[in-house]
Amino acid sequence: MKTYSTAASLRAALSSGKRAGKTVAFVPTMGNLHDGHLRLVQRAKQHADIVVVSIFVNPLQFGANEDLSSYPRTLAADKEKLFAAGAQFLFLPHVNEIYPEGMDSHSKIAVPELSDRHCGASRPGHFTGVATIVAKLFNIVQPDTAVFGEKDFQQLSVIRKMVRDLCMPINIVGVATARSEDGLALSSRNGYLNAEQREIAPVLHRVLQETREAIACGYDSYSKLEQHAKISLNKAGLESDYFTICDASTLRPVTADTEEVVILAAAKLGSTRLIDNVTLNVNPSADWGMLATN
Ligand SMILES: Nc1ncnc2c1ncn2[C@@H]1O[C@H](COP(=O)(O)OP(=O)(O)OP(=O)(O)O)[C@@H](O)[C@H]1O
Ligand SMILES: CC(C)(CO)[C@@H](O)C(=O)[O-]
Ligand code: BAL
Repeated sequence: MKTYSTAASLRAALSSGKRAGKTVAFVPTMGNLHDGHLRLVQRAKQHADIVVVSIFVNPLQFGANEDLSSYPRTLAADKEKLFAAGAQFLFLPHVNEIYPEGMDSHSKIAVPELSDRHCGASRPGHFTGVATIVAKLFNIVQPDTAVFGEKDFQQLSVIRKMVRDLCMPINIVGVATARSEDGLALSSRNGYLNAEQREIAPVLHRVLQETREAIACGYDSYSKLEQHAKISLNKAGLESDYFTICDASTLRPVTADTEEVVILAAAKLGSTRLIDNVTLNVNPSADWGMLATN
């Protein structure tokens, strides 16, 4: 696996393969890699001849009081995992390579409306930071395919919309959330949890599943389900940020036309913010009726 820290050197390294007709799949990350990330790499390998992974903790997507400085940086272990997983190229830019004139004057990509709800309401500017870095990385790597996790469901929706709106010629692939045996979604931020918090954390997924089951059984008072779920989370010691039942394609309230529901949740355990989601197919034309999809 070869590592590059400048856009020019990575592009030059990729150019001969591209000229030879090889396809490129790209997996952007912020490092501290776990099995969820490695599944993205495995999926990327199925889609292209060359897999490029980036590790960049993007300051533009962090709020002033967030964990930019404490975000786990584990480069040596990350490199070993990527090599073992079969990634051929690692892009590891310094912040000055990405924002040479600073972040304030840097051009931004905004995906309005979709970015303002749910996580975006709690983290103002976050998705503009994500869309901007992802667009820039796309321009540097120029992949055929890019792979993202469904754990960050709203992020995936924002990226799909950006790609559609701006006619970016990139196939976006979403990968199901990798979980621990107790259901907790793998996340770099799980490392912030102490032993007691780690015991409580799987409640987030459990409450999501219970809500999904209630919907699958035909319970359609969604606001009551949301309220009940928040109470359950708070009772377990999680501080609910939002818990919302939405149309998976719009991230707006469910309508009669909704084919897939997503239940999105964010909650704090101490100072650690966890997110998770589950989906449910409610397409009445499907022969098998309602089907849990994750
Ligand atoms: N459990 C998971 N299953 C599948 N994909 C995941 C999982 N966790 C993260 N990803 C995906 O990996 C990519 C990089 O995410 P990132 O580096 O932020 O990891 P993370 O573990 O989500 O960290 P964070 O704690 O910052 O949310 C994103 O596309 C994200 O959706
Ligand atoms: C997509 C991403 C790498 C952009 O910084 C980040 O938001 C992440 O790791 O999910
Ligand atoms: N995986 C999402 C990146 C973030 O929380 O900033």
